[in-house]
Amino acid sequence: MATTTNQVFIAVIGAGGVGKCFLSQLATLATRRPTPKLSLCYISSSKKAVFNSDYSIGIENALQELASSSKQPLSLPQLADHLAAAPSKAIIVDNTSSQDVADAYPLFLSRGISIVTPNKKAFSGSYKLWQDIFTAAATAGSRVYHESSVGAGLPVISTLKDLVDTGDEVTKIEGVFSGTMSFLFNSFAPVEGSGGQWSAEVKKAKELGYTEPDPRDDLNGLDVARKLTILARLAGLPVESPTSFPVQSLIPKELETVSSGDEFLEKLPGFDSQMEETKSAAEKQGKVVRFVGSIDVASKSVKVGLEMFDKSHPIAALKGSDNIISFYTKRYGSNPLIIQGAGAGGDVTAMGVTSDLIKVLSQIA
Ligand SMILES: NC(=O)C1=CN([C@@H]2O[C@H](COP(=O)(O)OP(=O)(O)OC[C@H]3O[C@@H](n4cnc5c(N)ncnc54)[C@H](OP(=O)(O)O)[C@@H]3O)[C@@H](O)[C@H]2O)C=CC1
Ligand SMILES: N[C@@H](CC=O)C(=O)O
Ligand code: NA
Repeated sequence: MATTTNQVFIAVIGAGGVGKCFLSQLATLATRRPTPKLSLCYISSSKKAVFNSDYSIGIENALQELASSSKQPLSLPQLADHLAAAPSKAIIVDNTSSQDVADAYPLFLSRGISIVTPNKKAFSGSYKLWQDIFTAAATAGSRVYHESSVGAGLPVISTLKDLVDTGDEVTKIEGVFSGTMSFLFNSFAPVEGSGGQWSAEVKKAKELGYTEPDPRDDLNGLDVARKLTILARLAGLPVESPTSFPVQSLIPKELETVSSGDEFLEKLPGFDSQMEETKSAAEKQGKVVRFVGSIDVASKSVKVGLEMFDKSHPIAALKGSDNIISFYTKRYGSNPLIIQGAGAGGDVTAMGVTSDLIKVLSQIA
């Protein structure tokens, strides 16, 4: 195969809502920026994969090829070997929510393969995995970026890193960190009007591509807890895991043991009255309820759950899947640096992944 030194090989793991949007943005990037030449060399879902000895797959037809492929995905060590043997540098784009893929990041990075991803699992798993990832990258000179793991494409992680790297002291981070929860409460308990039925809004959030593959991972608060774990670690708190602080779950007790996400969604309408009670309790005080999180750096406390807000509060007035994230720092004083905008959805999430890819390209190519 003819290669140029100015060529980078891209392996895409996961071609769901975010993965499909990423491929479309990759096609645009490859056209707009001919150098380095971007070659898609691997694409997989959980059951199928496309790869060949030429390390070359047409980006435009990749999804059709994947759908009709009879090849199984490579195991993660095999994928590391395949990419380490590529004629030039390789980058993995992990568009899954898989813990197994996340656990293999130290292996990939130690083989010189860079990673960009919206997957939260690697950065919010054990603190040891976090350390192993950044040690492997520093040792091998590979890069790892994960902007879309918090606030989708919103510049949350890059902003926090910039604050810390320039010597500011972050004292508190608070806000709405879930596109799904934002959408649910904005439509179920709006500031004006009566709002929809809780379970129907949950189904809509899934159809809109806002939820995790299993929406229970949003409703149990763990998705927000993962994001706060990532931000707390970046702000200097070595949080052990997303279950090492208080997290409120919105899963009805009676549904905690159902076996699948589909069965959960089927049964959820039977428990709408529970969320109606929460909504009425806030209404009686002239307020609305919202799902929020906060990190207090000085007291080392992190928490996730429901809170009531006056209808005039910026958190109450959010629209759609918007996140709002306030950084309180020594430099910014009592007026926080605030980031607001869509916090879920395929295109906006893929934007964060593609812009991370551009950063990695500028550093390795
Ligand atoms: N959707 C959003 O708004 C946002 C999503 N994210 C994150 O982006 C990631 C992707 O989300 P989304 O696209 O919505 O999820 P989807 O469920 O739509 O897609 C997930 C994809 O990953 C594939 N997959 C799962 N496990 C593996 C595996 N072990 N190997 C290969 N492929 C695998 C699935 O394959 P199959 O189809 O065969 O099951 C599917 O193609 C998640 O980590 C999510 O947390 C982050 C910010 C916002
Ligand atoms: N399910 C998540 C997706 C983005 O991280 C959310 O709703 O925020
Ligand atoms: Na982000």
